Amino acid sequence: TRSTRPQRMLKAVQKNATKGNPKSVISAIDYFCKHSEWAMNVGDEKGSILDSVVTEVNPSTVLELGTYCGYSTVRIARLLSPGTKLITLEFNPANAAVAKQIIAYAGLQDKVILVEGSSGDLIPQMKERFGITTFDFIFLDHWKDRYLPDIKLFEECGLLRKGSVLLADNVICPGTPEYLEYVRKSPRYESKYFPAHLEYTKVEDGLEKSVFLG
Ligand SMILES: O=C(NCCCOCn1ccc2cnccc21)c1cc(-c2ccc(F)cc2)cc(O)c1O
Ligand SMILES: [Mg+2]
Repeated sequence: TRSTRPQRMLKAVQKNATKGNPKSVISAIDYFCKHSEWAMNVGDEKGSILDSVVTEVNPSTVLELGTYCGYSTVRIARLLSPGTKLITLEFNPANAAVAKQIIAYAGLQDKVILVEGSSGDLIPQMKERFGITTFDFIFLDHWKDRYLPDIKLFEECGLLRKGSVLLADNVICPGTPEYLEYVRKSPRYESKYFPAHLEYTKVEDGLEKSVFLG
């Protein structure tokens, strides 16, 4: 049967990237998406903003919602201090299987805990299953209508501390209006918008960085 787009992306990584070289894996995926097939990775323009925020925060505890093929997982994991691991949630088992292989090809498997399931089920399990008290950095890149219920879940589960940073993809396209309104109006967050474009296109999009004030 016909291969899937994530499977074709994995093949492109195995063909064009160097094993154990995260930068070459990132470049191979961006090349594939620019010249072969568009795919919903955060991409190089928004990815550079993601890199700068991760570098600034230098987090010890990291959560990513929405692994997809592992592109942003590789971008984040390559910047983490030795011994730091990131937890990434993926709902779709087929995507998780591809992501696992792309993360391993980059040589970052020891820095990543890939968990299959839905955020609504898994967020309340973070403390007991992974020994997390609070997250220093959270990257939201999953179902856009889950951003708002999940940030409320983080608050209810006591997973945020003064200074926790949440970075949300796609706040313009496809858009997360209710989430944006919440973080921009709430006195408990300091929010900042980073304008960019939808990955590999000229369509307007951007990232919203929100710092929890406690
Ligand atoms: O839909 C998108 N991402 C989400 C994937 C499913 O995520 C499911 N999922 C992954 C963990 C997880 C945990 N709990 C629940 C659901 C959970 C997404 C979509 C677009 C996009 C923009 C324009 C278009 F014309 C078409 C698509 C761009 C993006 O950058 C995106 O991120
Ligand atoms: Mg996205």
